[in-house]
Amino acid sequence: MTTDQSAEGYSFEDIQLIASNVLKQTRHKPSIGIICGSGLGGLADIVQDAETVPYSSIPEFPVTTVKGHEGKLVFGYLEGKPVVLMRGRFHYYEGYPMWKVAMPVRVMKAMGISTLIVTNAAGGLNENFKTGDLMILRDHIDLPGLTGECVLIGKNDDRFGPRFPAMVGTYDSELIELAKETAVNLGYSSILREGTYIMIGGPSFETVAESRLLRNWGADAVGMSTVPESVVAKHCGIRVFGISLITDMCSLSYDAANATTHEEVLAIGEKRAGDLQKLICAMIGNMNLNNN
Ligand SMILES: O=P(O)(O)O[C@@H]1C[C@H](O)[C@@H](CO)O1
Ligand SMILES: Nc1nc2[nH]cnc2c(=O)[nH]1
Repeated sequence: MTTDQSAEGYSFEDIQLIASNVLKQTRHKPSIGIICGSGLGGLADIVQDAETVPYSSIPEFPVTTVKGHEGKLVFGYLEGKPVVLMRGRFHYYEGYPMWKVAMPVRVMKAMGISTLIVTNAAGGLNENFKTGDLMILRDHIDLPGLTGECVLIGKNDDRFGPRFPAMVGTYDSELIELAKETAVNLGYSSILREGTYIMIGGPSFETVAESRLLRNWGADAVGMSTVPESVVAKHCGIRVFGISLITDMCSLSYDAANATTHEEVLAIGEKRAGDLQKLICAMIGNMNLNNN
């Protein structure tokens, strides 16, 4: 590797090298990348003609340390479309610098993906939501970014994308419409929501006062991931679709205060991931890959 990894991240050449190393380990050439959130990796089990590349076999790839995140790339087909799934993502709270959290997105771009589906488990802030709902990301609030930890900080290489990328429209409106139509066809209208996801650094869950603050800022759901990946994807011209499984409702009043646990997040993930998987598969089936 040619760069100072702690400050800048991997160079453009480093990323191409990592991507070509991964592609040597599979017959597949993916067009769609999917990042699986906490407890949501089951989607990988239904990939057809699957080939697995463990993160440990990829030089310079980080390792996953969080329960509910296995560490492997799964290549193959969903609904006849070539995909690569990240079964296990990296979080800032694991101690990785922000650029490293999102580095796999650049690797997936170098492998040829043009569409990214980002999933996560999130806490509901919008009082109309309930546990088990699916929330399409219309927008996000990059709280770490607003406080000086934007994933794009450091020297910019224009081959990745522009120095000052626009973030309006990060979440592709055609994919949002496709998700809504697909959800109606699946009979999911009553669990489908749309809103703004806010990323906090974690790993501590929110206090009541913090949840109230995030809600007042206009966030509908809160989590500890997704935003750096979406920002890097938008920066390098990938169209993005984001979706949250609401695994718990954040307490907005002390009377109703109950403590969220990661075990609860994983349990709801296990129980409700099927709905998310069906929605994503049906969307992929209807996706036009020549559109971008
Ligand atoms: O990877 P995601 O964002 O789905 O994981 C969420 C946020 C924390 O990592 C964890 C909390 O339970 O779940
Ligand atoms: N910050 C945060 N992340 C989550 N991930 C899943 N649930 C939650 C939550 O309630 N808060």
